Amino acid sequence: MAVYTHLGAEEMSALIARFDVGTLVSAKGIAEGVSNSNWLLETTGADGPEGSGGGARFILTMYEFRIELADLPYFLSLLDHLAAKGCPVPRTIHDREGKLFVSNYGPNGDKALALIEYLPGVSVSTPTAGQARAVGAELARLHLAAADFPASRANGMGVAEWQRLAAACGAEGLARINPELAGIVASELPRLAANWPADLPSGVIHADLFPDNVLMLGDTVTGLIDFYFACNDIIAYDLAVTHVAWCFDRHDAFQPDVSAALIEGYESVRALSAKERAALPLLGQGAAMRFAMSRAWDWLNTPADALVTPKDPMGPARRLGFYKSNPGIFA
Ligand SMILES: Nc1ncnc2c1ncn2[C@@H]1O[C@H](COP(=O)(O)OP(=O)(O)OP(=O)(O)O)[C@@H](O)[C@H]1O
Ligand SMILES: N[C@@H](CCO)C(=O)O
Repeated sequence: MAVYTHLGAEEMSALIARFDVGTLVSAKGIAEGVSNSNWLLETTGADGPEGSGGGARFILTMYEFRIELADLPYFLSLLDHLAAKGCPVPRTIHDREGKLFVSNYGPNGDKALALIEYLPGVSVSTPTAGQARAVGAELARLHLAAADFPASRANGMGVAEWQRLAAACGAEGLARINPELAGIVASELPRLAANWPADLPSGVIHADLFPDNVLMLGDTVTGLIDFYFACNDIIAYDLAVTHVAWCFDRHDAFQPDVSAALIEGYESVRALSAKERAALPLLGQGAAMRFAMSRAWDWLNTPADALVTPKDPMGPARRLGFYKSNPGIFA
């Protein structure tokens, strides 16, 4: 569940009046997601010459944890940049003063809120090859469309952060999750850190394109959402992240047809260089390590009575082993 803050009807209406989106018709809290409070809003629609005048839907997000407010302009203006270039991402609705988000909100003045466009579609749980092909193509379009995005943000979930999280969990903590995990981290993390590529093309990446961050209708991508890990880093690493997230089943069994389709779809829009392709097995291992480490930390630090169930770090840890043993899958 992810509505951490209660907003009463009057308060919500006053908030919505700051935007040219008409008046509030309904507001429903959204259960999915763990980082922020999200509401699905329906309004009567904007009344200006640009407005539809008809019903309109939006997502209202209150930023609760994990997000540095200083990063919000990067995330939200990236949405506008990509949407303007035709990528299926939600536009940010600016307030009447033209601001990207509402800051200093709430009784303590410490909250920020943004309104973004609602996009149709559902997240798939068992991706097919056709869906993976479409996602690969949209990811490549995103990389091309972001090439002239002027802002830059370092990857806060890069190699140094995997090392920090591993140290914070400790060998004993990792072994408590699974003795195999402690062994994998001890042997693989130093190797990945020592061999992490420094000479691959970099640009804006989504960095977390799991199926729950993609909205689809059939084989069509209708929305790429949750850009709150977006940053500037190795472009092919983004494909590796997406590969880890899409190309294995729930038992961590590799899905060769889905993998081939994801890469084919990507390359139908942006060809990988020989160097990028050769790096994919290592980038896949790194991507798997990134999610193993963030999940391990969450596993050890989520209170037992929390409303969210932490995700299992062993899934990505096993996928790391698969990439190491099967570099030929990307050949
Ligand atoms: N633009 C949008 N259009 C339609 N639905 C959306 C949109 N943005 C978010 N949602 C819905 O809200 C849910 C939560 O959004 P999101 O993943 O951004 O939240 P979060 O708290 O940041 O999640 P996470 O736990 O993945 O960090 C999504 O699963 C989706 O159902
Ligand atoms: N998508 C991530 C959560 C956000 O880092 C995971 O599946 O672990």
